[in-house]
Amino acid sequence: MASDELFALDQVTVRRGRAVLLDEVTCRLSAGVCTALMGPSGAGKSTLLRLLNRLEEPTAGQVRLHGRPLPDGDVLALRRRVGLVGQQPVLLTDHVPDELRVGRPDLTEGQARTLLEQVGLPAAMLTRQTAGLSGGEAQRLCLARALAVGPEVLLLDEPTSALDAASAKAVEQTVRRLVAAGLTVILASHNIAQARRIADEVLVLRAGKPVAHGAAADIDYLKEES
Ligand SMILES: Nc1ncnc2c1ncn2[C@@H]1O[C@H](COP(=O)(O)OP(=O)(O)OP(=O)(O)O)[C@@H](O)[C@H]1O
Repeated sequence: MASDELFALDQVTVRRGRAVLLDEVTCRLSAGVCTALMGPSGAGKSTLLRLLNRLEEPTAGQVRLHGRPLPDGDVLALRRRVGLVGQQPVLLTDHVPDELRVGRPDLTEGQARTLLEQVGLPAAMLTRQTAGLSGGEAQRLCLARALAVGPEVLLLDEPTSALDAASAKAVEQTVRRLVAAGLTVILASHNIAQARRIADEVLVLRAGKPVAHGAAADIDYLKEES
């Protein structure tokens, strides 16, 4: 695959107490594509994702971004470059425009409209309170809030597992649009059908170790029944 290297993990181990969450993982993750981290429950998908913006720290080994070790100092600056959207939409304010301005207080109305459009929400949402949003709308608003700060990478941890099928599809379409526009997306998911629909590359983990990695079309794990 001709993609550029974005993240490099070298011999990364994460231990918590006696548990080994990731076991000497060495891999490269590409820029400009959607990579799905797959594998059974407990395989280490969320742990790997959270290493990439220093929500987790390796016990041993190194994570590099564009060839450089993740910065020690300014974690917030890193998290603006590498944003994370979790499984459950967590909204922090009462009104949609305020939500979009959480990390970007100077956001103009025009920029707010563009962000909503990017995630497939109508501009009329700008008059709405966050309390009345559906799960799918709330999750897409979380995506828009993460995009407002101009990240280079979005990390998505099971972003549709709390959603009904229609909302999940809307979020998937949003992800594909964002990747087509040049964003890198790294997605932790146990949903094989979803990975078939949206992933360009797949890294399969089992018990904290990579067992397959490559273009989605070449990964046998995606050919299993779902
Ligand atoms: N602080 C901790 N102490 C001990 N074990 C932990 C800790 N945090 C996570 N684990 C364990 O590490 C393993 C990997 O967890 P992780 O959340 O990365 O897996 P996952 O592949 O994302 O799973 P799921 O699909 O269920 O979300 C799990 O067995 C989990 O119970």
